[in-house]
Amino acid sequence: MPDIPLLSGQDGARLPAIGLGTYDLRGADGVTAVGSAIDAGYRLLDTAFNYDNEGVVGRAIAQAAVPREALLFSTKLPGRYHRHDLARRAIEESLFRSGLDRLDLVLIHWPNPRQGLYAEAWRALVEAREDGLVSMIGVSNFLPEHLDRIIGETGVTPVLNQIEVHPCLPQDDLRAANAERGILTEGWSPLGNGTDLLRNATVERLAAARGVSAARLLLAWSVALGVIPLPKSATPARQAENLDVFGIELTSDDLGELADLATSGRSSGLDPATHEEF
Ligand SMILES: NC(=O)C1=CN([C@@H]2O[C@H](COP(=O)(O)OP(=O)(O)OC[C@H]3O[C@@H](n4cnc5c(N)ncnc54)[C@H](OP(=O)(O)O)[C@@H]3O)[C@@H](O)[C@H]2O)C=CC1
Repeated sequence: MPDIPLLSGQDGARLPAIGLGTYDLRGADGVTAVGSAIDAGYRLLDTAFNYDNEGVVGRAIAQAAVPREALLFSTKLPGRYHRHDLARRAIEESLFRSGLDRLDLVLIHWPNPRQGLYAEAWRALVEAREDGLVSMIGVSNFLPEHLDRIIGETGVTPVLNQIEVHPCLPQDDLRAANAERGILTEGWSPLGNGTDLLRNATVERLAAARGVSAARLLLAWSVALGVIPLPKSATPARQAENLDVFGIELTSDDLGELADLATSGRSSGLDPATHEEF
């Protein structure tokens, strides 16, 4: 089993340098898939209220041979629960659905800037942490102005900001903005959602030159940038492959070639400045 490095964040937080994406892992097959990922060595499990699979991840944790305290259950608060009282209710609902007595990490899923309630939601997360329902709190898809507003209003800095990151969208400015504020960056869709990026000619050539798969090359790139990637796979062999990335050294020439892919943009098409998710 690979030794996964830990990254240090706010308030002494220690987070694994890679986690499992669980979008679309549902039902009994989902429990089996999350279970095989835990067996392979994943310790950080990324779910969301809106993925409708907090129970799947919770059940896999309950069935795991690994002690509960070694695993990090990370979920996200949806936009329709941003109002202060509703945010607390969503956290209680996530606890109920997961079957856990504590959520290790809760993120605000999207800032929804036109809705404009994300600072209320943040206050509710701060209080939930004070009350012991949640151990760590963070955000997702936040831009610098959203970060500054919640930090300014509460004095509490998110442990991490989970954003779309892959070579087509390296997010240099946003990653730097996170780092300046002492916030770790988690990367969603690190494989570009499993579509074109895995077949990109540059990615394939650099991967072949090292004798690794395109997926491992992409994840090694995330790790080299200090981003915590969250690859999703339902397949045990791929889950194991995706963890085996910590010995892959990329040269500055490799990083330069991958930087040239940055023009292609978002695989999701979702821009946090305009996207609203409920
Ligand atoms: N905060 C947010 O707003 C968002 C967060 N996320 C999070 O990020 C996670 C990852 O992003 P996601 O969009 O799922 O996409 P990924 O970039 O992780 O790609 C997943 C796809 O790649 C395939 N795949 C995985 N490993 C390999 C491999 N080694 N070789 C070939 N194909 C592979 C998977 O197929 P298979 O399963 O069949 O192996 C799946 O189709 C999500 O699951 C979710 O947890 C995602 C979107 C938004």
